[in-house]
Amino acid sequence: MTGARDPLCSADAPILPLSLKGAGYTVAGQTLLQDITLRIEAGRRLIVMGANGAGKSLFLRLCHGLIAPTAGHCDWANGAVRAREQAMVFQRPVLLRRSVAANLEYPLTLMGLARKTRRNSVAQTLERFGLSALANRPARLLSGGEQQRLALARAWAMRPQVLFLDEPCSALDPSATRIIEEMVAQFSDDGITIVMSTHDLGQARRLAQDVAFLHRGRLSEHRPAAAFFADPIAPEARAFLAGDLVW
Ligand SMILES: Nc1ncnc2c1ncn2[C@@H]1O[C@H](COP(=O)(O)OP(=O)(O)OP(=O)(O)O)[C@@H](O)[C@H]1O
Repeated sequence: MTGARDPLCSADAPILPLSLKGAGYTVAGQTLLQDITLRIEAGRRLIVMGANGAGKSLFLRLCHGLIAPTAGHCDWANGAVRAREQAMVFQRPVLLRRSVAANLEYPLTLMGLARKTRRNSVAQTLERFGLSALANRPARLLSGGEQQRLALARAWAMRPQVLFLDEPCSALDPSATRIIEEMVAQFSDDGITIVMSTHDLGQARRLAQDVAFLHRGRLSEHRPAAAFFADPIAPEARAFLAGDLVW
């Protein structure tokens, strides 16, 4: 690179930290998230842990803005955030009934990028994530691991400031899981803040810089990963790490 401005690099104001203050979510009289207070800082890899049903997916949806808090607040640093500045990838990727390349190009079109810029970005993304040979395949016919790789690559192509990942490896075998973990680490190296849920302890240990541990819709702990894994404070976190906490 010779200093030419990358048209995809965001010149927008930083959207982080994201501050949750007493955030809760109640639906049909059931309180599913309660009194969550934490700050998600820029440039970190935050792993959201907890047993099945602890509220990890709801927490990510709340942060991403798919659901609104029914109590407390969930505020980005610069107020209103544009959609492309923070992306989310789900357990089962949502792909268009189009080719791999077209899936990558579509959100760039929505961003209003010129055709040449889009095509360059698609080629760069395909190359970077080993998808070039699959460029013309129908996305929905890819294997589960390939589909998830495409979903992550598509998110990366938009250069979000924050990427939310909801159990992205839950349906994948160990080798596909390893590829996704490598991609997540690369995203971090590119400066993208990662907020990712998993109930896979090994994966959490491999990826976490910080841990948020949820239990029954409440935040039990939010600490740097090394301290959390060495000496969890909350009894439920301790039990989870020992393999004793089922829910
Ligand atoms: N729209 C809803 N209405 C009622 N209950 C809901 C709704 N969405 C989620 N829940 C419940 O809220 C709880 C937390 O769900 P969530 O999907 O966030 O858990 P999770 O920690 O991601 O679990 P898992 O690891 O199994 O994916 C669960 O008991 C779930 O059944």
